[in-house]
Amino acid sequence: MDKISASTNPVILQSEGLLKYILETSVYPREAETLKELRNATANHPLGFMGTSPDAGQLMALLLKLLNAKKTIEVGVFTGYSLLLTALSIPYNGKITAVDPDRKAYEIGLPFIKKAGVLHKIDYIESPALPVLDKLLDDPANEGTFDFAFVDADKNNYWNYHERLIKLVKISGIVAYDNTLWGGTVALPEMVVSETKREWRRCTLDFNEAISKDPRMELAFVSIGDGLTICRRIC
Ligand SMILES: C[S@@+](CC[C@H](N)C(=O)[O-])C[C@H]1O[C@@H](n2cnc3c(N)ncnc32)[C@H](O)[C@@H]1O
Ligand SMILES: O=c1cc(-c2ccc(O)cc2)oc2c(O)c(O)ccc12
Repeated sequence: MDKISASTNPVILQSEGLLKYILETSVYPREAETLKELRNATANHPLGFMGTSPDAGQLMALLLKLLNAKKTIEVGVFTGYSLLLTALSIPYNGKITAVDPDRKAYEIGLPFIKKAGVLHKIDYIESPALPVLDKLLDDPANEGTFDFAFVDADKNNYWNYHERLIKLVKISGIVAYDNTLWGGTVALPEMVVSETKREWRRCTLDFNEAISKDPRMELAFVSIGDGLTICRRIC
């Protein structure tokens, strides 16, 4: 029986029952077995709440297939839930550049990635993402070549990632940002937000405002999971 974990955030929906209904009706029954196993293997990790929520993951998988994405990049892998669902959603010859400094967390998910038969699609880079993105941009041949990018990492760098990813994704390509509702705190007065969440709430507010004014993208701010902002490069 699937359990609702803290990685799926009932704050956004304001109803644990509604989230449970969505997950049990349409998400868990269609979730690949290896993804379910990876999610369960992550559940006991002290930071298990950080995994991408399965309902947001389902939307990402749909987007990847609608785009016919072949070349993608992921910033923030953790144990690999979003990485495995991406790998399962792109074709056999698709490629994912996956960047995260925490290789130990990646190794928790690795057996399930191998079991799913998709390891050959993944180029895992153990590193903070900014130097990796800058290195990619050192070669102009990489510009405009990615179909899809997913960012789920240090929230203070989202705008830095955006400035780089907008050059790396092709026109009509997608960049999706996780946690743009930051547990619902973006709509709360700062004084009622716990100290631990305040700094990244401020980063998220700044990012949300900046991206909403970016003329290079169309976007949808989707209240799924912890908030998913989906941007499509238009020029
Ligand atoms: C929320 S977790 C990612 C969850 C993942 N998408 C999933 O589905 O399980 C955030 C990850 O960002 C990584 N991270 C933190 N700083 C980073 C950086 N500068 N560059 C890349 N990844 C970073 C952390 O190591 C952590 O694994
Ligand atoms: O509570 C968190 C914290 C993070 C987080 C912490 C440190 C980093 O360098 C990156 C990310 O990410 C989270 C997340 O993605 C989520 O969905 C829920 C909670 C948190």
